[in-house]
Amino acid sequence: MASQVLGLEEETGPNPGESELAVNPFDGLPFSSRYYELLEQRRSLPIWAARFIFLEQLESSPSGVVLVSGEPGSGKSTQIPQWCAEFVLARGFQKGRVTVTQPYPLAALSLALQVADEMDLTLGHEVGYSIPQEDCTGPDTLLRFCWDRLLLQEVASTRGTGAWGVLVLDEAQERSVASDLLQGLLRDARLGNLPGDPRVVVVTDPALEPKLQAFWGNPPIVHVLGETGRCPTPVYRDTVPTDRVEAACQAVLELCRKEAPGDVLVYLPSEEEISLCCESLSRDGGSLEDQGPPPRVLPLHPGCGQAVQAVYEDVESGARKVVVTHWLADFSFSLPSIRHVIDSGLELRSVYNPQIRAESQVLRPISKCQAEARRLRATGILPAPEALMQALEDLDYLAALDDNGDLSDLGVILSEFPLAPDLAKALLASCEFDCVDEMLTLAAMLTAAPGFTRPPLCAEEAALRRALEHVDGDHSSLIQVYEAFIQSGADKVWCQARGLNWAALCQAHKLRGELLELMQRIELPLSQPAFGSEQNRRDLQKALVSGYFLKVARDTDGTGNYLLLTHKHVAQLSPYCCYRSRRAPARPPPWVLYHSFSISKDNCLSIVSEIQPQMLVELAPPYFLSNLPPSESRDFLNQLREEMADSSTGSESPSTQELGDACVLQ
Ligand SMILES: Nc1ncnc2c1ncn2[C@@H]1O[C@H](COP(=O)(O)OP(=O)(O)OP(=O)(O)O)[C@@H](O)[C@H]1O
Repeated sequence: MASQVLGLEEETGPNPGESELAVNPFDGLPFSSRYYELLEQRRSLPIWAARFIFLEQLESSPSGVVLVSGEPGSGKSTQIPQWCAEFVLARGFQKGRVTVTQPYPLAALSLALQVADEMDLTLGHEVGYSIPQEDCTGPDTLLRFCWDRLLLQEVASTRGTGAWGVLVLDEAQERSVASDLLQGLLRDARLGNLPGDPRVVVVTDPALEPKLQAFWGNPPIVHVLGETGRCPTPVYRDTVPTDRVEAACQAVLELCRKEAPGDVLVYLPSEEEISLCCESLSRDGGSLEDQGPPPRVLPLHPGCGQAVQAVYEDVESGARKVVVTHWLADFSFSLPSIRHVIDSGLELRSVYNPQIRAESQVLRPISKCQAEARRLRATGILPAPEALMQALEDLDYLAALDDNGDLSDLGVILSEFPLAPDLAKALLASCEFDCVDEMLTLAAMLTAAPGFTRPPLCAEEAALRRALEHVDGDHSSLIQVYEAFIQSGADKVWCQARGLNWAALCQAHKLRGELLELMQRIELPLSQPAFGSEQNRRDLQKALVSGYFLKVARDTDGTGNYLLLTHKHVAQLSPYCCYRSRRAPARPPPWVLYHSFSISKDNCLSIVSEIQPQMLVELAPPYFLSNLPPSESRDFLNQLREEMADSSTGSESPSTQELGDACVLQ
């Protein structure tokens, strides 16, 4: 028996009646009554029957790899990590601890909370999590839930396979790039050749089992049987109001009025619509008094932080739960109480468009298959080879690659940052242009709280929002919002009055701290705050252009139609852009740099700031400008480059000095 092989008890803790003094082997403290309560629930999960066979396979797998395949909700994500913890405990922690990857940070956080509770251990001590805004682990952490991209980054950074005895790659069917890469690296490294006899557990939905089985060369497989009859019932409609949020709200209220029992899951494409839907349902829920307590409306998206656990909690009043979510719930959240699914049939996804060289928010209909997968939560996409080539080209423009196509020294430093390469480059450039303090804030805001979360609801809110706008553009506005937030003492009410997402701003604060720590660790030079000064304004623009020269657009005729420089694509400024909400000047800025481009929302450029073309010529690599597709703007820039080179020949003008500065990072 596996338990004998491992020297483990039949179960980590016996039933309460069997031994009142049973202690938790992980912290040496007696088990609480909650532990036993949860143990009862765990024992009823379909996966429980596979516990012994799993431990046996983990012990004896010749390749060190075990594949676990089972239906959503069968208990894989919550139970397998605990059994792996028992495995490393039985080995006396001599051969490393347990790391579990998740494709979404919020899922890693949520699982850590749940598993710590189930194991009767303290979060942040024995059980922890690592996600971009937070590292909640300590020296005693034996079981760590980690966003897969962070683990990949650790692996790349240490140039090893990492410090773990058992690695669980959960939700492999999601085919996240990081998870696929980790599997590729581990297979090539051959576990048997690695010190410490490490184990890898790959957990997947049955749909991907055959592929993974072939990929790993027929490892032992643990099959978990699913429960039948637990699938929610989707409600499809042909004719709905054009306003999706209104349509979803109406459908929820109708269900409540009909008193159809069970919780409701609503899918809307964007976080903005999720927030609006939740607000509207909370407002209108009062009209359902005759039908018992008003429903408990819960948003579920990456901005929710630890509040996400509310989707699993029972509502004391017995009220119905209405969980409003998007793609996040397709894969990572098993909500067994759901009986009704209201699906808008659309999703808003960040998609890298290699033609436009931009990460775009694309609103697209989901397929019938995908709608089915929303119930069974099993899909995956792979990046197209074309997109990979473009990504390499962009890394090359950012000077992150050397002549052999490997990471350059600069590329190695960029890869240390949990940021997109353009943003990491801008942050690194800020060391050179003495504006690290401001750029740190901006990097954190662009990552955790990009832009305002929703349009202002009333004139008062709009006026308070406008007061936070900065004359230099959206980037400086973000810095201003952050500084005002900190001055308010991170006040929730202050945020609510302005329609700002308090949780996202708190995350930005944490992330800023993490980035600062990282910069100090790798001994990058820091600079004093100088936001608002003329010099700082120019420095900040230079740092931004150094990273974002690939995302520049030009309005050639003052109509507000911007031509992307890297592609003949026309886009407009987003309605929330500060240049659009201003009464004057009427003419939009001719040259702008943008953070993101969304095809879905009327071709909108979001987070936009004006730049001067001279700066672009100074800071973008010359071969990037030469490689631009033919356009009036390309000719203009190349002519400007020649003029600037001529005028600086032989003279020590400020622009020669600046040109010299720019070359350091190129
Ligand atoms: N973070 C959490 N907090 C509270 N309960 C949870 C949490 N995650 C899962 N559960 C509950 O634990 C049970 C088992 O879910 P689990 O996620 O382990 O299944 P799974 O087989 O991994 O499903 P999936 O493939 O969807 O992740 C379910 O009843 C689920 O509702």
